[in-house]
Amino acid sequence: MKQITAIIKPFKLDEVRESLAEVNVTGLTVTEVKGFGRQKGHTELYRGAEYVVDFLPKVKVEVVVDDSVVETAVDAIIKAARTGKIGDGKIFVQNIEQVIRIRTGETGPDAV
Ligand SMILES: Nc1ncnc2c1ncn2[C@@H]1O[C@H](COP(=O)(O)OP(=O)(O)OP(=O)(O)O)[C@@H](O)[C@H]1O
Repeated sequence: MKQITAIIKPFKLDEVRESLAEVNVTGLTVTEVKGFGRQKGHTELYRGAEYVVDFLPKVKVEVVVDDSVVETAVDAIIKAARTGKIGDGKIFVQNIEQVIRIRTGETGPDAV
């Protein structure tokens, strides 16, 4: 199993959620975060206002999936989150040791 962490533009959240649902991702976690990438000194538009790149509001989407689904899920996120402008975000993929579904006691890929 892998955890896909995507840092995206906040206004892209709905599209990313829909795009992941289309490839049968059944759960995800969303957190409002702030951050910056490589484009320091450039400006980025956020809700019509131009920010000098400092800490910009972003949304972090975390989704844990079976290894066989990683590529499809990553593609779905990219398709939905990409504008082609700076600050589109980044995707990190990490190994997940174990998943336990609390209600049923299922573990591993059955639990995601
Ligand atoms: N190396 C990193 N480690 C942790 N978080 C990062 C890293 N790079 C980017 N992020 C997070 O991802 C967000 C979006 O990154 P951003 O798209 O600005 O990266 P970039 O490298 O500048 O890409 P771009 O060329 O598209 O602007 C940042 O605001 C930050 O929260």
